[in-house]
This record gives sequence, C-alpha cells and structure tokens, in this order.
Amino acid sequence: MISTKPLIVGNWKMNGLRSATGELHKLINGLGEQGSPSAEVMICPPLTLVMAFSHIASESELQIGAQDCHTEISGAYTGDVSAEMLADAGASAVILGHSERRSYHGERDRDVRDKARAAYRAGLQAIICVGETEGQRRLGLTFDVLRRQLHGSVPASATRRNTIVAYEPVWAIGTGKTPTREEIGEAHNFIAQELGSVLGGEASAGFRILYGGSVTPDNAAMVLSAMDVHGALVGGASLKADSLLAIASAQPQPQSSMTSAQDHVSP
Ligand SMILES: O=C[C@H](O)COP(=O)(O)O
Repeated sequence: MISTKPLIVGNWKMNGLRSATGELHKLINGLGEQGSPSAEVMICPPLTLVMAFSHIASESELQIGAQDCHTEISGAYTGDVSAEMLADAGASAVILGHSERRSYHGERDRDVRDKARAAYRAGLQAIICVGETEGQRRLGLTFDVLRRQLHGSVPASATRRNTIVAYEPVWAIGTGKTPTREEIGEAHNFIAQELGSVLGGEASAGFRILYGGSVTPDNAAMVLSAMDVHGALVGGASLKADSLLAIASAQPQPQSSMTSAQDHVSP
C-alpha cells in the first residue's frame, strides 16, 4: 500500500510498565476519533510490552515496533532477542543503531548493518538511526559522519519497503535543542542523496527519512515541513498519548522550498 502520510514513531526507550497500557488505549482511541489520521503512527515500547501492545493494537491502525535485535535467529546469547522473536511477538519494525545503542553498547556501523539484515530476514522493517554529536557538528563533520554511517550501516539489500532512515543529531536528543528547519532539511537532503550513492539512484528513491531529537507538539509542524522529512522519531514526548496525538496531527507549514511529496511504502 502506498502512503504519502508522515510516519510518527514513538520510541519509549526504557520506560513503561504494564500500567502504561492505559496510554496505549488512549492513543488508539484518539487515532480512531481522528477518522482518517493525517499520519501513520508506530510505538516502539520496551521489549516486555511488545507482545501485549501488539495484541491490543492488532485491530487498529497503530503499528508496534521494537528497539533492538540480535543478528542470529537463536542460540546461546543470554539476554538477547532475535528479529524472529520480535516478529513472533507481533512487531513489524525494529529501531537499529540508535545513538544510545551506539554509545552505551559500543555498536558499530557494521553491527547495525548485520542487525538490519537480520530484521529483513524476519520480515521486519529496519529503522536505521544516524546522526552527529555536538563536537562533530562544531568541527563541520556532520556530512562526513552521516556519509560514513550510511555507507556502513545500510545494507546493500535495503529498499524503501524494508528500511526507514532516522536522522537524529545526538546533541538534540532529550536536550530540548533542535536544529533549524533549514538545517534539518539540509541533513535530510544529504541523506537522500547519499542513499543514492549507497544503493544506486533507482533503489534509493522514495525512502522515508524521519527526524528525531526533541520533537514536541510545539515544534512538530516546523520539523515536518523541512525538506525531505517524512516523519519523526519521538522519544520523551511519545510517552503521553495526548502529546503524541498532537504531533501526529501537526500540519506541516507550507514553504516554497519544499520538495514535492514522494510516494512512500507502508510496512
Ligand atoms: O528515539 C528518539 C530520540 O532519541 C529522540 O528522543 P527525544 O524526543 O526524547 O529527544
């Protein structure tokens, strides 16, 4: 199914007990009340809630994803979870290479790429995160970092059906700081072009590129109106249904420099 709607992904990170199910119901009801919501919405809860949330969301438009996976199908990997297990639990996507995984778990680009291949094997969409640190940005290395991460993390077999790229400047995550609309647009346009170099022009067309980093109901319209932005990856503001619903219903501000909407493929 082809969709031109933005995709709003809520990454709950390590937040949420079973009692958070109330927020999920609120979100599903809110999306239902919108009739034809202006965005697609996905929640990536902690692993302990993936199966329950998938079950609750199964009759709704809400999609459920996970936050990481192992590269292998099964085996002696204590504490790890395979992509097949996530799919079995009802997930349709998995976030990979988030900066918190890269920094706290030492994940390298090639680990992210191998995990993305595992996600494809299990029929999951991979949401591959890239983004520069504040220091790298200050040194003018943003595009170098994005180029290296894209070439290292995105498998050659990536397609617009099985992969979404998320641009998350590390310095914007959880800080309340955001790049300007122009800066977001520049980075997204660079990513769109660079995917062409990773995958070849034709194969890279129509990829969804999400922006993540301190997205709130107040700045969502600005973020969604930046060039080559096809949705948002939301952390803190996704924990409350009301605020995620407000982000999902934000109307992008028109601007003359916007690229025309491309067709995007729903999972
Ligand atoms: O995955 C989500 C991002 O890390 C953004 O988090 P944040 O919205 O809390 O800044």
